[in-house]
Amino acid sequence: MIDSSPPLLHYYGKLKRLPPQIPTPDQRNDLPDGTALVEEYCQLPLIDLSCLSSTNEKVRLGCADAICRASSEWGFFQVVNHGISPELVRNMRREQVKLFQTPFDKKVACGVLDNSYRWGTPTATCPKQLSWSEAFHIPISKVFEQACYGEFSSLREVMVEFAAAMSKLARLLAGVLAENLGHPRGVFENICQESNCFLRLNRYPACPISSEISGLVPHTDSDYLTILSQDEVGGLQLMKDSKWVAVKPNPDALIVNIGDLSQAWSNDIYKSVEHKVMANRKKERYSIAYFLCPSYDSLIGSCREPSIYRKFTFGEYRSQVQEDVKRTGRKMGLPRFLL
Ligand SMILES: C=C1C[C@]23C[C@@]1(O)CC[C@H]2[C@@]12CC[C@H](O)[C@@](C)(C(=O)O1)[C@H]2[C@@H]3C(=O)O
Ligand SMILES: O=C(O)CCC(=O)C(=O)O
Ligand SMILES: [Fe+2]
Repeated sequence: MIDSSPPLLHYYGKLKRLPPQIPTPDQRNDLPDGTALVEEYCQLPLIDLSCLSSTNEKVRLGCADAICRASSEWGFFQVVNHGISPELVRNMRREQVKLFQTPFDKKVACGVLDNSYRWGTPTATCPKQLSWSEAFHIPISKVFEQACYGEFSSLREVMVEFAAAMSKLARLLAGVLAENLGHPRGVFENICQESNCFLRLNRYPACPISSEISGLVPHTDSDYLTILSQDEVGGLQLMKDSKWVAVKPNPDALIVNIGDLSQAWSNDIYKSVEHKVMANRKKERYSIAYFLCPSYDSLIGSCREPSIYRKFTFGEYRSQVQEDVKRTGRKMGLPRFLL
């Protein structure tokens, strides 16, 4: 069996054994299926999006209100009846699995999908910065280009359809959030052109070493809004009232989370909340995230005065994040831009 998994203990450019403080197998307290035993599953707000198109105005307004309240109180919510067919999700997952099963050396070298392959955390300066995962972080502007797919010709059709469906949903939700703040629903149509957005395919290999290792280290998303499709394995946790709470997978739901740019633009009315993925000892996990992003020269202002943050462009924000990650090993994000 050719190993398609990356050697995820990339540490200062060479393989290193994790230091002893990572719990040994008998210190683990995870469930038989390898899922880490979590303190609690959170009851993430679950919103039926079909209500947004109800003929009953009270139902429509109630749904919009639930979206905005969850975006303020949780920074996260789940949506059902979102319009993305289970068949499309299944087809996208099938293609995603095929893609990641490519031998590791080939994923690194072949440059498929705009050379967007990433694995582990090359900038890690300590074990807690290790992300036991691999990803393709694909610009939507490249999703339509046949040349980006190489031998993965069947992936293109599904990816184009999936990205379009996620884009439509992201814009619908962003419009509701904008309208709630007194802006026209279409404001994000102009700010977040399709070509500026990203699709991130994630794979989290089973991690037999420990269930204490992060599949993806704690972070907030550097965008306006993220829509996440996850499989049934679980492992996503979000910060709520200063505690990590686990998100129970729901096959009918997509997860929506507010990004840093929405928090800045809404002057902290909407919250970009820290989240992470815990690795599973026995099972691999797949997820796909759609990031609603503006162009790099787009100025992120505040919809309310006095503004909490200084004005910055998305390009400035991304550069600051990458500089912080390179220098300190972790993303700082919005606190860097406080007035
Ligand atoms: C939205 C994103 C921010 C992030 C890249 C990503 O597309 C998804 C994961 C995020 C993360 C988490 C760990 C690190 O802090 C980080 C630098 C990374 O490599 O992946 C951030 C990325 C970022 O903020 O640029
Ligand atoms: O895989 C997940 O559940 C979360 C992924 C994530 O946070 C991201 O890609 O930004
Ligand atoms: Fe994220």
